[in-house]
Amino acid sequence: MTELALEVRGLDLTLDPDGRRLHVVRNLDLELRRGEVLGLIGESGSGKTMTGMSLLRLEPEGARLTAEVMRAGEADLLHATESRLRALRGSAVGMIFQDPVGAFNPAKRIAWHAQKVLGRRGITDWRPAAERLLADVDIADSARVLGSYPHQLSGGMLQRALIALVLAANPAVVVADEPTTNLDNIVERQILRLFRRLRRTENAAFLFITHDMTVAASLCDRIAVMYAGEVIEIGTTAQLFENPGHPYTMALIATARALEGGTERLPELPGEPPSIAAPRSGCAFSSRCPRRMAACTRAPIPMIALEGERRVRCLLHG
Ligand SMILES: Nc1ncnc2c1ncn2[C@@H]1O[C@H](COP(=O)(O)OP(=O)(O)OP(=O)(O)O)[C@@H](O)[C@H]1O
Repeated sequence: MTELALEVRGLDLTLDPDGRRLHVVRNLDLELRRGEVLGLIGESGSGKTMTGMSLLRLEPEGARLTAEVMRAGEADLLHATESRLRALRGSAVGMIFQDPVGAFNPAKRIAWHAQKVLGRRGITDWRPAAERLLADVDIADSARVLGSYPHQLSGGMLQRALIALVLAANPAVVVADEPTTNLDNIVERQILRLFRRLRRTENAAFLFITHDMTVAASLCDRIAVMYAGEVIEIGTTAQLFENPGHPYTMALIATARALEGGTERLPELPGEPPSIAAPRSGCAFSSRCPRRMAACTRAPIPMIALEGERRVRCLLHG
């Protein structure tokens, strides 16, 4: 069995809505080990969701996706046919969305969904297995939940049920895209606690997409920071927080600290949000960067290796 749960090298995704070429994911490399949680963080429009959708090969129609390697466990996501991809969605890569409602058939009870997922794994005596799955996500009254239609459950309960069903398929990778954004604070904390526990007990690796640095810090082993379609820094959570290497990461952390400290006026990044229109030269953050140098806009900035597995796309380091 491959050591890596996820290996992505050189992922590029371009869209062409009404003739404007948008380069939404650029030369992206990601590796995840089993049992690891990698946070993918960045502001709105930085390409986080498109990265997650690419891993499921659910890129928008008309999109152009290229990569050198895209594997989840043993599965080759890059060269799979559409029918193979349909089988791999869920079984190799699972997805937990911001809004769990869309993941369920509204006309069917939770039991129907559980039976379907477990049936695919050849489990015919599905009820005891479904009850165990729900217990694993801290649902005590499994009989009630299994007998409910999706609209009869609260957002938090439905998100738990979705997490249970996604994990039931035993995927190598779970992409969780802002899974707590629509939940109130108490339920959000409960779900984050659940993720922290599941990562120790499950075989899967998690790609946890969030725009919230504090949430990422509380859950993730490593964090990848995205800006305008590129990963601009990646490292362990401790490395990023104690010694951020990219001025954009520094700004994100300053904002997170200010929020934690109850500051009312947040430090604001000067300048316009980035453009993802292709082509561009140099660092997309340079127009807002307090440490900009002449070389920053001349040519694409390479990923620079720092200590351990830390990488930074910034000329301050090379
Ligand atoms: N179907 C589409 N057609 C055209 N552009 C799209 C489409 N889907 C996404 N985009 C663009 O791709 C870019 C990346 O979007 P993406 O949803 O991945 O960002 P994000 O980082 O997940 O943001 P958010 O935190 O707001 O979800 C955005 O500029 C978005 O407008």
